[in-house]
Amino acid sequence: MAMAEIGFQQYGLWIHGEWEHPSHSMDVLNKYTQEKAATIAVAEKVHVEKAVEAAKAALKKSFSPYQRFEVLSKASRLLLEWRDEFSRILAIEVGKPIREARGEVERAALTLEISAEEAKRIHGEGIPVESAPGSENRMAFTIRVPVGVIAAITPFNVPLNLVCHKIGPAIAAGNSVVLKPAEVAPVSALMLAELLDEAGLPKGRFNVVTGNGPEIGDWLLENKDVRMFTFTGSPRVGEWIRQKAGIRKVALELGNNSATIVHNDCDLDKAASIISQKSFNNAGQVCISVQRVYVHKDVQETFINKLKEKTEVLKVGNPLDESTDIGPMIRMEEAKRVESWVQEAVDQGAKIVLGGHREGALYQPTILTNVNADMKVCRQEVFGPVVSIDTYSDFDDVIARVNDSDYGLQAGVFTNNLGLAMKAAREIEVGGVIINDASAYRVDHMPYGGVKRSGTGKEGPAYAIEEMTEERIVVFNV
Ligand SMILES: NC(=O)c1ccc[n+]([C@@H]2O[C@H](COP(=O)([O-])OP(=O)(O)OC[C@H]3O[C@@H](n4cnc5c(N)ncnc54)[C@H](O)[C@@H]3O)[C@@H](O)[C@H]2O)c1
Ligand SMILES: O=C[C@H](O)CS(=O)(=O)O
Repeated sequence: MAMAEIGFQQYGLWIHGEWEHPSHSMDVLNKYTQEKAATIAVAEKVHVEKAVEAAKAALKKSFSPYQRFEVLSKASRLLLEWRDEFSRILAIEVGKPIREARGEVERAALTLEISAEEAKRIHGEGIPVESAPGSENRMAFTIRVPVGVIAAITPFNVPLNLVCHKIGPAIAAGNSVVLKPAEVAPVSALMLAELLDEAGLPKGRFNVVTGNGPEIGDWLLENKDVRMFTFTGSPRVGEWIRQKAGIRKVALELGNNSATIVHNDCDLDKAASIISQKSFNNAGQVCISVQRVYVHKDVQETFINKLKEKTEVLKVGNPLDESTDIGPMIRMEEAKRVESWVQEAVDQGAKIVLGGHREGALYQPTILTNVNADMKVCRQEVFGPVVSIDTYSDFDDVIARVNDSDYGLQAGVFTNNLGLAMKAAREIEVGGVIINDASAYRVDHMPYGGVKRSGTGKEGPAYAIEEMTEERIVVFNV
């Protein structure tokens, strides 16, 4: 396939810079029409082994930091040139509204550009070993060396940018990658393989195997030539990878039931606008999507009315329509699951302020009040367009309630009180506290990753490069 022909079609496995076509395939659906949009290959064990071998062999050929910079920069430029094609594919295979899909492509190009820049900055430090008695004639410094072959496993919801967050830093740091993208939305990653090839990436540095997640996961985990696993997805699969990987490196970017506090001194209009967007982007299928809102009692009525006003105008429908704000969920069963969780919450006393309806895989943006912490819509990760609002009067108490979660990825706090903002920054147990914005704020060069069941390790190219390199000390006895 030449880049000029990209689009939906039959895809093979991308191994050593070539398409390989195994005997089995599976369909990728258009998430709005539920019609077949593309066909992908189902890898067998032999293909996964071949991909790892290709990745390992590629490490033996020189690929300097400056060459990595050039390839990743060119890939970033090419991605922007192909923005419309990639956006359309994301809208179809994920069901993400087209305007949001364009934003993802632009962010992915930026992630590659930042990774390119970081390729030139990888460095160690001088270590004053000569200060130890008996080491007067020695000198030492550290270097950072690539880990080797990295297996990257990625989720469906942001399938292009989250892949770039793995392969950008991995390539920048001199590693090779075998990627297993989500089987429900793999096409943008397969197209990216061709784009990187066109950008000049040496063969074998990036390989893509598609098919059954658990099977491919097992084969990668069994393969001792894989030196690191970088996984983004559900805590269930993340924990399983951590158990099976043994003493190899593992980076895990997992789920969250993100909280955002709305204090009585903040700009309520701004808070409601941001929360109405950041709860429902990508139909709420975003790991830092606002799921739990804690609003101060003094302003609850005004805030809830504003949030309702700003949310009821959101248009649910065909992701390819420029005016659509919320598309379908990834699968009908997921929309049905969300429907059942909302129904269960209502049975337990929650009140629906807005939404609560499903039509096929489309779920209306839904606002709940009268919730309690143990309802599934609060305690677990909804990963759907549902936000639950609870109230508080004491700031210490609300911090304790935000922290009463198995997760800890990011949290938002709307307040203009500097003291409370600093208290929140110190005491909320998450990887990122966002003041005067929602939990869902992210730019691609910031350190990003969670605590507790939200994972371990950081992404953001500079931070991922730390994870994807080993520190080696070099000591001279002179
Ligand atoms: N923290 C983050 O940065 C971040 C970003 C996006 C999504 N997520 C999380 O991802 C989840 C939703 O994504 P999903 O439904 O695609 O997640 P998922 O865990 O079902 O799947 C993720 C990937 O793992 C693969 N997989 C499934 N079983 C496997 C196994 N046994 N071994 C190896 N790989 C296996 C899948 O095929 C897919 O490629 C949510 O929990 C969300 O919060 C986290
Ligand atoms: O789903 C979680 C993503 O990491 C959020 S973002 O798309 O990177 O902002």
